[in-house]
Amino acid sequence: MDTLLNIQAVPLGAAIGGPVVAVGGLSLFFIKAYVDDQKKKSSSSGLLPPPEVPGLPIVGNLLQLKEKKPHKTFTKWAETYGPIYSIRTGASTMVVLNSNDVAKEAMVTRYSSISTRKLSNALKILTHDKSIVAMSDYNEFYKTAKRHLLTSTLGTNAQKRHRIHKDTLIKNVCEQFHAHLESHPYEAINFRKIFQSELFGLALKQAIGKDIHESIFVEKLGVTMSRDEIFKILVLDPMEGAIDVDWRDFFPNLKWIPNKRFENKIHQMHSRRQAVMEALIESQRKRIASGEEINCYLDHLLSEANTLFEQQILMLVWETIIETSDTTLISTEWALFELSKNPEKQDRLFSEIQKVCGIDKLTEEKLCQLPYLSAVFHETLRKHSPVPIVPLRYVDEDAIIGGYNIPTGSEIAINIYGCNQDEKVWESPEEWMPERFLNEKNDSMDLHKTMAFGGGKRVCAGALQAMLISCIAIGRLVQEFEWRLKDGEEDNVDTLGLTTHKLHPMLAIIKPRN
Ligand code: HEM
Repeated sequence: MDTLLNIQAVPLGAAIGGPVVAVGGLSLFFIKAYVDDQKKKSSSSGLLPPPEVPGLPIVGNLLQLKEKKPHKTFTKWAETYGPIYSIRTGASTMVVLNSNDVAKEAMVTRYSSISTRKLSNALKILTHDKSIVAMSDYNEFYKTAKRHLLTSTLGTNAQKRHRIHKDTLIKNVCEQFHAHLESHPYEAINFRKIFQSELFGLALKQAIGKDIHESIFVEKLGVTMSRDEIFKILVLDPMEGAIDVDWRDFFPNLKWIPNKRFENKIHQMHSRRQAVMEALIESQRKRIASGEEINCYLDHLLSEANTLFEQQILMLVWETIIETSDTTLISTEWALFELSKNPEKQDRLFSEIQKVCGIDKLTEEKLCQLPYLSAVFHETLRKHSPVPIVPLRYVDEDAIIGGYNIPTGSEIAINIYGCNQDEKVWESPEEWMPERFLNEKNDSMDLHKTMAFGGGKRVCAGALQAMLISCIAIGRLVQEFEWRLKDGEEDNVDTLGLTTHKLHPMLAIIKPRN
């Protein structure tokens, strides 16, 4: 998730400028709230609060976070203030964790004190008030939904049942690459365009049983929609909406002031997503009524999840579609980018695959014999952590993290990117060096060599699926083609959005291997 993970303090500068002026008359109120808050902090447990990053009155540190990559700013601040510090985002205090030790302490040892999600206004609407696994609090809904998700879709046995979809994905991707070479042998290929569409197909098959091959009539909107339009409504728009800033997120006491532009945009996204999901589910209900059952999440939920409401089922099915379609693309694209940029590492991977597979095509069974492939995957997750910041959580009761007192009501941001860039843990962290994962202690099937999938009770539920799809795709594409970046592509390393999408899709020149 992965896909809907949000930090509220994301792209703020411009968004906050207006409100600051508007709330001038209320500044005394905020200063009083701030002073009260400081008093509360120092009174509990005798321990000190974490160091504070100095900010401005009222807005706190919001203006320092305006460059839209809070994970990078947080990592920089850690150099001065240490692995744990606090900042102020408008009216709230946010504690930022930047090292493996304090992050693990929060995710594992102190989980029970910080298990409530803090959602932005956009995410509240887009998740139908926490009606998806990744954004729910730790409650009965969460436990029921997660059990269904693992049993039917993401657990080890479920992944074996869905194996055919992964095999089809990689076969289709390779065929399209070969077709590209035949028609345009010297032209760069846009990996993302092909892979993203196939990944969406896999997501649909796992979620509702079928890919979309023809346009679909969406009754509630009264229009017929193409597969591309549906992809936009189910995946791209909510990803964009999830980072939309409502300045009232930072000043909850002012929520009575309307923000119509924001509300209309997010509500429209929500209702279009709702209409499309209803149309997709309705057509699958007809399939089920005609006697055709398919091993997929929707069929499982409709027959087994008696305690869930229809709207909850709709949201859960949508959740797997968006989560499957996003982060796995990011890790695979960055891995191929790095391999294309580093020919000697690409050669090393190719030799390993040749040694293990010979002339056979690489398959899932062979993954445990390919430590260098596993190292490529984990090093990519480390350097380009697809979910750079874990979705915010609240501290429900006073907690101690890293030896500091963290008072009730604080928000916690776990900076995964920062943990994976920590110089005390990783030598030359800015370098992409799969070799760092090659030593006897490293089990090539261990999914948690870095903090990329989070940890503890809320560790990523899709880690196995992400690893299987990404490793097979990287391995097969290097087994069948030699990769190099199109001239001028090397410096295209900027990212975009909530997750760390490459801003510019990778363009590579590929050559078939003999
Ligand atoms: C490389 C790919 C991926 C990365 C790096 C990733 C990362 C993460 C992270 C950091 C979390 C948050 C953990 C927390 O809140 O403490 C998470 C949660 C989650 N992810 Fe992933 N994810 C990936 C792929 C996937 C895929 C393919 C799916 C499946 C459909 C998925 C489903 C989920 C779910 C359901 C949760 C919530 C788990 C819970 O709260 O119990 N993820 N992921």
